[in-house]
Amino acid sequence: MWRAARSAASTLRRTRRFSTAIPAPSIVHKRGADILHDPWFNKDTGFPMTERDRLGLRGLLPPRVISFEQQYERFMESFHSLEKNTEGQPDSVVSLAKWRILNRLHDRNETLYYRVLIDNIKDFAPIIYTPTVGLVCQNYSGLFRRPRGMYFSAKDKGEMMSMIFNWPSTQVDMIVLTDGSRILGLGDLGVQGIGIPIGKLDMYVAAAGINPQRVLPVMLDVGTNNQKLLEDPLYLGLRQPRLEGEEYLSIVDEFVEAVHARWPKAVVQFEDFQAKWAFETLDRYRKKFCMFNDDIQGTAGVALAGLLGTVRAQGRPLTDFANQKIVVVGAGSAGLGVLKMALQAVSRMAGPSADPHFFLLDKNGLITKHRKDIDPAALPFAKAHHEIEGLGLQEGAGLLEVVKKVKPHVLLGLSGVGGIFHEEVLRAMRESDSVRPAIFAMSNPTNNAECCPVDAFKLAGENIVFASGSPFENVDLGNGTIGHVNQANNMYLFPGIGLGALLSGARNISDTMLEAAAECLASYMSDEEIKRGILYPSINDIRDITAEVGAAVLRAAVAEDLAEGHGDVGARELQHMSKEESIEYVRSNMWYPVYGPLVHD
Ligand SMILES: NC(=O)c1ccc[n+]([C@@H]2O[C@H](COP(=O)([O-])OP(=O)(O)OC[C@H]3O[C@@H](n4cnc5c(N)ncnc54)[C@H](O)[C@@H]3O)[C@@H](O)[C@H]2O)c1
Ligand SMILES: O=C(O)C[C@H](O)C(=O)O
Ligand SMILES: [Mg+2]
Repeated sequence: MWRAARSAASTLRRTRRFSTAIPAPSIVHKRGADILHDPWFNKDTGFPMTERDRLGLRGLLPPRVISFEQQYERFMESFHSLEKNTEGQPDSVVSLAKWRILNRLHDRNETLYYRVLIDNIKDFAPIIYTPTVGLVCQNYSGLFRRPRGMYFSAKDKGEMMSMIFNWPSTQVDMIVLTDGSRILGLGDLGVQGIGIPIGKLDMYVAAAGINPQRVLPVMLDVGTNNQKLLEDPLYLGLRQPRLEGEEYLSIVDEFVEAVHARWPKAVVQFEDFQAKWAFETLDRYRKKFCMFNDDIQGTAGVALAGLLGTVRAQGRPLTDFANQKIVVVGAGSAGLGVLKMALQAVSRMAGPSADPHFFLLDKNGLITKHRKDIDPAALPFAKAHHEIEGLGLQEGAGLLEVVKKVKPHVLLGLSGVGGIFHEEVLRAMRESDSVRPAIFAMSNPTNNAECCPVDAFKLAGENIVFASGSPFENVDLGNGTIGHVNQANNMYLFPGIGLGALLSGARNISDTMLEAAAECLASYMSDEEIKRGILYPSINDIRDITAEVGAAVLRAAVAEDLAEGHGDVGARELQHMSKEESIEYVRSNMWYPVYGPLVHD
């Protein structure tokens, strides 16, 4: 016992000593204006006199040195006055103005930017991430001032191996990659979709403490099928229809090879690819290197954690999940990802012969085995005739009919169609067989949500559990009661999945690692919170939940023998970490924004 404790303590000391967190730079090779124009080193008016003297900054700045705290206050004051000055203006104008002020800070002073982001994550996530990031993508060509990330286009075929060395950082840990073909629920936005990898990586820095010098947002521009963009003279992407088939895959292959030639251990997150390429690329690469598809796998884990929470909210044991009737609207990358993971969970609980009560609809209604040209990925969830004849349902049945006849415990939308849970559908949820029906309107951004929470609580009943993909305010139900709005967004998992994979040095990201992430999120909430309909932690706690998820993913990688270690911490040391030590190891590797000294004493 004593020996075990002592060995655990010494492992912890070793992990602390071998912490691979990169401290703020202690030396800089640049001088003068080059430092001021480098957002990583820039401290604006915060450079102390010694640094001004020794780095050739004297005379390039006003004489007074302003502290980090004062700079912070000054930025927040400007932000609040912008809020005041834009009061009453249309939401899109206000949101873009807020995005611009944050983006300017991002371009100028990364340390201050990430500190204000981390400290004000609840207010700023909706600007740099969903939903405003969607608006930014829609307007990207007009908003463009400075590039961020890398752009590989179909015209770069044969050049990518050398292009990758144009990226200035020597080390890259996290890459978020899109081809812009399905940006949130906004469709094909071509090169303008780069806003999504940028926003996701901002969340990586804020939530997972990934060092911002080691992230790389990437756009693979293979053309666009968005006619409006093709005709827009200001459009910044390739003006050609999207590549298809082998031509398309050869571009992705070339990029992936180039990345791994330079940074073999970088984790790659595929994001917002249209369903066919989302599934195909996941299949193609997931056993070959450390990658995952956030829309399929990250979303699935967040949804599963929420669904398990709804079982607890009904006062039922978790194993009752196998009996829940779940209607999923949307059979794309996200909807199918959720059902696949839910099926695995049911099989774990009730054995492989379990018969889950899932109903899947797409734009042509209820999917049954009679569907012509059925997507093979949807087949395991397609209903057989005998399963639905008793309910009076058939192939292609509409949403309202399905809800009325099935009386589901959960209605979950990942269709990208705003308002599809209309009044009658929501009213029909009153007849649900659950004492606490759940409505998940997970599509993004805000206007694409299947319904808004005010309507859901009003029409489906005040006892529901509600979640949406984009943020909404809680609903005041009167008499001091609050209808809690959960944000069922993959942001609760992807930072921890990426961080855990990175710090374990996982060869690839297995289903077990993803299940560990989902289970960790599911068990994070207390019974008392769950009873109040609160399924996910506050976004203010996102660093904490990400550390836990990251450690759970790391431990799963170790248990499966996929962990090769990271930096100075080898596979053997990872194997000897207790749960607490793994959490401490993950935490101690999170980057935190402070001004580091730029010259030696
Ligand atoms: N909350 C989250 O974390 C999260 C994660 C991933 C995706 N999403 C959102 O989910 C939505 C879908 O994403 P995806 O990647 O699955 O897209 P997708 O294009 O792959 O799939 C969309 C699916 O919706 C179906 N659909 C379209 N119109 C419909 C209708 N009227 N009725 C029923 N089904 C209909 C389509 O047939 C298709 O099966 C997007 O809005 C996206 O923003 C949210
Ligand atoms: O980006 C988000 O907010 C979640 C998700 O990845 C989506 O595609 O909608
Ligand atoms: Mg996405």
